[in-house]
Amino acid sequence: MRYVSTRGQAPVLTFEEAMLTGLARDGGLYVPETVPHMPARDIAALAGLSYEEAAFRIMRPFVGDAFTDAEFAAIIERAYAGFDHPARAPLAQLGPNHFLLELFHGPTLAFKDFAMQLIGQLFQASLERSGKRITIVGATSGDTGSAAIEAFRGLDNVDVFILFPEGRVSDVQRRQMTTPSEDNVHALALKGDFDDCQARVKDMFNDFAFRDRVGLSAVNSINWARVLAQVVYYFTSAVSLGAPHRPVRFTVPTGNFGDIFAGHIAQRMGLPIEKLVIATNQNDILHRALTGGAYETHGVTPSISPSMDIQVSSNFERALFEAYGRDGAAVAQQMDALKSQGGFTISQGALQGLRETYASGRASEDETRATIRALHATTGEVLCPHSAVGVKVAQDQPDSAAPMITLATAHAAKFPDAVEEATGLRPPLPARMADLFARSERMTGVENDLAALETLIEERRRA
Ligand SMILES: Cc1ncc(COP(=O)(O)O)c(C=O)c1O
Ligand SMILES: N[C@@H](CCOP(=O)(O)O)C(=O)O
Repeated sequence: MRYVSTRGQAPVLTFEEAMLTGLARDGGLYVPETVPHMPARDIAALAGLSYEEAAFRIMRPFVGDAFTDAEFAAIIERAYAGFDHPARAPLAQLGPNHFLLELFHGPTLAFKDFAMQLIGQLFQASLERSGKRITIVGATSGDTGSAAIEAFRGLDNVDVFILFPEGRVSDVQRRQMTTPSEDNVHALALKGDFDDCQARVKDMFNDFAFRDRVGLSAVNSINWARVLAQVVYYFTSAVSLGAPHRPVRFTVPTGNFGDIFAGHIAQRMGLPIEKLVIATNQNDILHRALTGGAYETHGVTPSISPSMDIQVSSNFERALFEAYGRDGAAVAQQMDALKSQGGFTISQGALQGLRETYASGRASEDETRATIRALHATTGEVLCPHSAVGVKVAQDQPDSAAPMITLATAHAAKFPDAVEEATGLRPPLPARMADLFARSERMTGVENDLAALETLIEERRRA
């Protein structure tokens, strides 16, 4: 299995190389050269397997010979051992044809744990073999950062630096990042928004001298392995509702587009997905792009679903690469326009292709609160604001016989203020993190300045 860049100019890599490399050296994102097909009988055979067994069968073809079967199976077992729910990703029923895929039973209470716990294990296995050291620099709007810190804290051969937008993550999210005491972990509060954090991380990858000096690696969905891990729960949930004999639909609360792109990969592998619905909050660039054809950044507006406060949606580049028939030069041109002019127009052909796969919708702040309130009153389910954006957009979709599965991407307890405002109920943290607000915090305030950030990272990382 080989991996190519969405901009067509970077070296072709193996799975392990792509995982450790992060951003391609032409600024693009790695994707598999071909997507392996899973025949209907193999999809049907996933029914009744444990999450770990299904994960092995679904991901194995992407990994090539990087790990033996036994190594890869053991990595998967370790990755999901710390989840609170035996099913890992259970389904709850919200209505006659509407289901909620609960992705918040991992160690940091968000869907990011599914991928981060896996890549934590993959990185460790690979680094133990090579004896290399790496420096991870990640950008977060709240959940990726805590999941990454949880997966990599205390490792001797890894230093982790997480940039988060100062004052724009919830108190729980911030404390999950600032309370770990291990000296390989650094939480950096940046004066700016998530787009600034992500742009600085990509700038660091494009500074080859810095990148090579510190052994830079990515844990954002820049990293293909992050996307791959998220393909699994599309299969497990769809199969439990009758796939491959019955098609399904998914609505995905979307920001950086990694999660929903994983759904597209599942579809390309052969899972019968009728539609993938992009659900956005008021930062609705993806909804505007899909409905109007213009991808234009308007600046990030803080919302009650802060993890989706994103305008430069990194993985949309992977979707464009597919929509443009894998034309790396066309993608590079659009990404240059995004950087220099703040936007671009999607060609009619590409837009049509995107609309065949994706639909979209937007939920306002009031609609999000009303959805949390209504769902709690009618079903007892307490949604986080991101999941509520998904449920609202799913409810707005045209009728179909195919069941709708909405992804619940975080636990309500990560956003207690928004949930309390909507329901009057303050969701408690699980017992294992009940003392989160008693722990002392450690973070560094930083300017949105590439040179200053690189200096800080070089000074703090353990050589
Ligand atoms: C809770 C939550 N929901 C939804 C999203 C959006 O996911 P993606 O960036 O993969 O589109 C994020 C962040 O990425 C998140 O943290
Ligand atoms: N919402 C994310 C943003 C980063 O997304 P990623 O999938 O690229 O890591 C977060 O919580 O940080």
